[in-house]
Amino acid sequence: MEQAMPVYILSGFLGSGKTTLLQRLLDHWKAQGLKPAVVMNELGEVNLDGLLVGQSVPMAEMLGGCICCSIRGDLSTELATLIKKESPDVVVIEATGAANPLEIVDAVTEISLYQLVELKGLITVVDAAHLIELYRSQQGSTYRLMQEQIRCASVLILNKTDRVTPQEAEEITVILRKWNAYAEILPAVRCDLEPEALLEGMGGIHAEACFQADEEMQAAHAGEASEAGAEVHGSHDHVMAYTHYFTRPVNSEEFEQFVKELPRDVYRAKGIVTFSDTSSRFLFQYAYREADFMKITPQGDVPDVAVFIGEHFSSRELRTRLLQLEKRILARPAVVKRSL
Ligand SMILES: Nc1nc2c(ncn2[C@@H]2O[C@H](COP(=O)(O)OP(=O)(O)OP(=O)(O)O)[C@@H](O)[C@H]2O)c(=O)[nH]1
Repeated sequence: MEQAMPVYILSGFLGSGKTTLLQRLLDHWKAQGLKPAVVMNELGEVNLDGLLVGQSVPMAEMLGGCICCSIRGDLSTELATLIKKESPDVVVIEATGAANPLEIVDAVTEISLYQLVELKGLITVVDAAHLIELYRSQQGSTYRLMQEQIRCASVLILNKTDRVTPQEAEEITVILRKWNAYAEILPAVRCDLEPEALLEGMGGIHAEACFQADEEMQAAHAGEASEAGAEVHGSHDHVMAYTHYFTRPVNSEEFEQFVKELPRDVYRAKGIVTFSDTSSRFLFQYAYREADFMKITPQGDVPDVAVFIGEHFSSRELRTRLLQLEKRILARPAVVKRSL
């Protein structure tokens, strides 16, 4: 009998470490001689994570919206087309960090009605430092969304444990267990764990816990909306993205300073920039107040671009500041190249 195509869903809040884990899983499968494929969903207009995955892995890109709501209908089509065209051995769906996992589980299950697809599990990556801060304040849509992603997980990766104390890591483990009684909890730094252990420890989808989480979320939203006199929307209509295309290089130190001073409401940013004072281009990442710059030589024609994701921030202000950085370069004499 023909074997069902294993499908994994990668969930977790913005910047928690999903792509970091995805790279590890892909390396693991490739080393086993398997052909993995990826469905990558991004809120922004560009797929920067795709650059990290590399061209050897077949990928369906779903950009500029979230598969759990605005472009949900497309997921079934994209997945079915990818499977038909590439005949992979395994497929991973990387959701946007703002996605409601239940909707994605629903969409994949829908496909399994007419295609031999087996949803193996939902892996949720948790940013330890971010979660503990939200838990302590106990409010906001982000907190509830994280809670939902945790409740629906078949396995939980407690990532970024390097950013919390051992006591805090223990405290978070207790919280995770309270919210999800079934999933194995795997602590990690940069999702560095044994892929075998992760994939084998997966106990399928716990639909009941997931539906309960969804109902609680809907109730919380209904409460919020009636307080505000507004309509009830999806779980993350508070999340917004701004994409900035650079027209010229910027100074590296000024850009680093700009990233450092990003408003707190911007909780995720990533992009590719060319600096006027360095010899290579850089991929920059910013997640929960931590920035990271990596030299990169993108294949093909990749523009200089940055995507900012957060809640209620002013895109106009960001745009003005970035334009100022670009303009300042024009007014400056040539500088000595910095070696980063
Ligand atoms: N300090 C620390 N940084 C980490 C860890 N894991 C990942 N990062 C960094 O966090 C940033 C975000 O990681 P990603 O893997 O891109 O996160 P993501 O969940 O795919 O992000 P989105 O796709 O935007 O939702 C990157 O700069 C990573 O290098 C960790 O364990 N500790």
